[in-house]
Amino acid sequence: MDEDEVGTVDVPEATVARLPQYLRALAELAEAGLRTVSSEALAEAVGVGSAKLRKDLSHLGSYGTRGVGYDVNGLHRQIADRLGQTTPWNVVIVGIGNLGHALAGYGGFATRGFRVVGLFDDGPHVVGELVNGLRVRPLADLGTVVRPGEPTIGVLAVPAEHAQGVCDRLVAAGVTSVLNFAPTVLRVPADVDVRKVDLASELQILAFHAQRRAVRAALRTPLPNPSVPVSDRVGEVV
Ligand SMILES: NC(=O)c1ccc[n+]([C@@H]2O[C@H](COP(=O)([O-])OP(=O)(O)OC[C@H]3O[C@@H](n4cnc5c(N)ncnc54)[C@H](O)[C@@H]3O)[C@@H](O)[C@H]2O)c1
Repeated sequence: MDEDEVGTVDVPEATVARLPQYLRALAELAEAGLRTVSSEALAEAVGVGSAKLRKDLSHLGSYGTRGVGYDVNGLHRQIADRLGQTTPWNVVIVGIGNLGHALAGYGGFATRGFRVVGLFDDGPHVVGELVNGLRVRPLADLGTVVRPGEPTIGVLAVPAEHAQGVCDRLVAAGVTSVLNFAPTVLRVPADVDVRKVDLASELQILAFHAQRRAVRAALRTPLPNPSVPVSDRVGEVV
């Protein structure tokens, strides 16, 4: 197994993608007063198979106790730690248009350990506006909020044609993690992480699955009886 920079065993990307779901489920179990949980119950709460859950947690060095399960608070702490959520992360949002306004007003970041510390836009109609307690600043002020060495996540909510330029300025200011909502591929240095949120692609994937389900259902439908005239076949698609 690979060792990452902090000397801990590397965790597969697919497992990392499920960790936030485990974290949320554990938080709910803790709130409900549960102290231990079986792998089956936790797997069911998240909607994955229990073998996959056990394998995922083994990557964190967590194997639970036979007959008892996992310690809810302990596992929550461990996952939060691996996700870097034990200390709050700073977040700046660039592009305070339709999407940027919605993101800036979203209360869920704070409860997951993310602190929105700056809102930026270059539109004169937006700069100076107060959104959820923060004044929108021009991009030129980026350096007053983002400091090299202080982990900050940059959220890009600008039109696609401006995304690369804004991304370059975020990176130059010291941002090493970018969440990109613009439908474009960004070029970044090797030490910068980019995650893309492409809502249209997600809809296309859903449409693909819905279409496949419809085709399968049609194939399962018995063929019409050819001896009955078409006009008499009530409700049949012809
Ligand atoms: N609105 C949505 O539901 C939605 C959903 C998915 C993805 N997106 C994507 O998110 C991005 C933003 O969408 P939107 O609907 O909020 O657009 P918008 O036009 O409402 O807002 C874009 C904002 O970016 C600012 N901006 C433009 N260039 C800039 C620059 N160089 N520096 C700083 N600010 C700049 C503009 O002044 C504006 O306020 C787009 O790339 C869009 O494709 C939007």
